[in-house]
Amino acid sequence: MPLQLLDTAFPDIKLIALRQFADERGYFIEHFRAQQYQDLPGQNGAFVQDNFSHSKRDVLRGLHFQNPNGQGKLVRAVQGSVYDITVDVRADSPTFGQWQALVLSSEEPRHLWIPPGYAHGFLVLSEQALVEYKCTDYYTPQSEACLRWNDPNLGIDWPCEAPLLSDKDRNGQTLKELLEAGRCPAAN
Ligand SMILES: Cc1cn([C@H]2C[C@H](O)[C@@H](COP(=O)(O)OP(=O)(O)O[C@H]3O[C@H](C)C(=O)[C@H](O)[C@H]3O)O2)c(=O)[nH]c1=O
Repeated sequence: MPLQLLDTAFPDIKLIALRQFADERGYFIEHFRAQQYQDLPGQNGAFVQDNFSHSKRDVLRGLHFQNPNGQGKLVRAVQGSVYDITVDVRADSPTFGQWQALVLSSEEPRHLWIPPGYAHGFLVLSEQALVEYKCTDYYTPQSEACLRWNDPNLGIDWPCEAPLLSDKDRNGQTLKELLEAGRCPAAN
């Protein structure tokens, strides 16, 4: 059965509805089938790394991207709900600096496909959240960039004024600083 790709504000970022089989025991979801996830918009290769993070309410993780070694990400909120942000950081993109917010919740099982070229992060809306995501390239710390969550030039509308951040994220760079430092990828 082919994937059901749902459009978002960016043409190459897609929501993918997952089928949930509920019964008196609970539910079953076929979470990933490699042959279906081979030709997503902007996909730069097979999924090679799975990540998993657990966070409390008001935790904000991000906004991160890698360049080089850009990672496509297939993100799901396995438990709880998150306010998920993607920002176009491709220097020559007509939507450079634009962002979108989507709520990912375990109540509505969906994957969010994010090709390389976007900074990604999320704010936890529920008491806690388990987020699982597959990546199309390996974590390469030396190529990771951190875009400041509250960059005034982006004007991201976060539903929390004082999120809980890592030191790294608290000290993220503005998109202007990242662009001037040559850290933003090209659109291809
Ligand atoms: C991302 C990553 C991290 N780590 C180590 C490095 C640190 O010692 C520790 C926590 O890393 P970090 O604070 O960067 O974790 P998050 O803030 O959840 O990072 C993620 O935040 C947003 C939501 C993303 O989309 C990125 O994929 C990812 O960067 O795990 C690893 O060993 N492998 C990895 O792939």
